Amino acid sequence: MSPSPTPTTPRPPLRVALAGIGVVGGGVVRLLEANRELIARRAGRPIEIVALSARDRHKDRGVDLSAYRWEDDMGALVAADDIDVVVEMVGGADGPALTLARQALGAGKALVTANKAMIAHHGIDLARLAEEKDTPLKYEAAVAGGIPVIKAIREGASANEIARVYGILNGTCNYILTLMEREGASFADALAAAQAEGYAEADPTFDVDGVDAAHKLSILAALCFGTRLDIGAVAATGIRDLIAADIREAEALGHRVRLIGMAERDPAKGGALYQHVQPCLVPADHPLAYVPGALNAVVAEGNFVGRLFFEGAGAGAGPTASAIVADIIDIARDEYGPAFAMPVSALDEAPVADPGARVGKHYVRLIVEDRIGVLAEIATAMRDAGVSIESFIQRGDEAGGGVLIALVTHEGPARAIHAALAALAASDHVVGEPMHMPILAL
Ligand SMILES: NC(=O)c1ccc[n+]([C@@H]2O[C@H](COP(=O)([O-])OP(=O)(O)OC[C@H]3O[C@@H](n4cnc5c(N)ncnc54)[C@H](O)[C@@H]3O)[C@@H](O)[C@H]2O)c1
Ligand SMILES: N[C@@H](CCO)C(=O)O
Ligand code: NA
Repeated sequence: MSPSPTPTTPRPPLRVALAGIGVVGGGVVRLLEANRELIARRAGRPIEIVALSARDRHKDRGVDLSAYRWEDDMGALVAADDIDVVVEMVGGADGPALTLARQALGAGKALVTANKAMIAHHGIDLARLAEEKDTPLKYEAAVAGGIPVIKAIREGASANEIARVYGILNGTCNYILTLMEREGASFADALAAAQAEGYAEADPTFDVDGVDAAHKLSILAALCFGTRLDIGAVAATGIRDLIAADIREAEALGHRVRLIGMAERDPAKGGALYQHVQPCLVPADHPLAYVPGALNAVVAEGNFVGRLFFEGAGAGAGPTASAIVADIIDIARDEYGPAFAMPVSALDEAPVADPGARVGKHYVRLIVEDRIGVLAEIATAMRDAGVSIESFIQRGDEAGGGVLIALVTHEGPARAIHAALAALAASDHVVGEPMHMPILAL
């Protein structure tokens, strides 16, 4: 007969303070209220919001906050001894968010954050501080919003060597691309719609220029490869220069345009780490081509598990709150470890791979004047740079008064395409900036 269970004293509530009550903060309040009982059972103790802080106490957030203590000064959350966990949802790599994070960890409080910019720039210092104070630093919401990809890689796939991680890491861009693709929406209208849904960053240029995806990619790379975060080593190009015709041409070639962040480590080059965010042509039969709207998706390739594919909402109040509260529940259960899956001292310093050396096929689009010799000029620039053309199409009268040339190259290093396009950009017969995108072949 099994021994009768020893009665245990119920654990005290976990006391949480929320800093920044915007789209995400409002979602966290609603989630903790709506699922209170279930969360307490799963966490093994109640999770209580003890205090809130944001810039404007009286702003209408569509949620009643009158029952909670309000602090105008975020620093008061750190000073209070009735708070165990500080949840940072303010945003910004530096400034008040970073001050709060440092103070909270320094005071031995647990820190949960949705702030990928801050983690990408200061994650190592914050992780070191968390280790020194033996307190949790959790950031599930910072990468791919509601998808539990940090947990999956830190825990579920932790036995694997990961060769490559890539995916759709910005909901705003994916939303814009999907709207342009399906409804022929203009870039500006699609961005305004994404902002209205609460997907975009406070400064949406971070979304459309690939900076937000670069933040997330650098965090994933550190986790997947056991390397020190190196945001400065991520090359990023956004989607601002895409025109509707690129989306149509991609479709005609059997592809869809997606903003893809990719990181891979090359053992043949001393473990050099390639990190790149750029719009790519994704074959229509690749799972990433089916990811619509503000959804995100991450592919991680492990040497024993094989290809893992995660998909879900990458932005928005509910999904982001889901990730934050999952982190809080882990803290309530005392289930946490080093922020980057190993102590900071065990992380490698990876050499930076040259993004120009990456070999692949490319899509190239030019708008040119319709006159004798222009095609010869393109062919010459390609030949001189060592780029071999696989296929070629010309379409008359594109917006901008020129003729559209779309071509697909044979495999070659990205730097050869850059050289050919730099030469063509200088031509008087080429209108505007030439555009190129790698064609994903994974
Ligand atoms: N919106 C999303 O879908 C989403 C998804 C994942 C992660 N995030 C991240 O979550 C964080 C918050 O995003 P959000 O969309 O909720 O932003 P938001 O602009 O809606 O909310 C920010 C909140 O912080 C407060 N705040 C800003 N500056 C402050 C200051 N100096 N002092 C005090 N309070 C200040 C604001 O008053 C507001 O309450 C950001 O780091 C963002 O990158 C957002
Ligand atoms: N602005 C971000 C929010 C989620 O991190 C996005 O659009 O993906
Ligand atoms: Na996540």
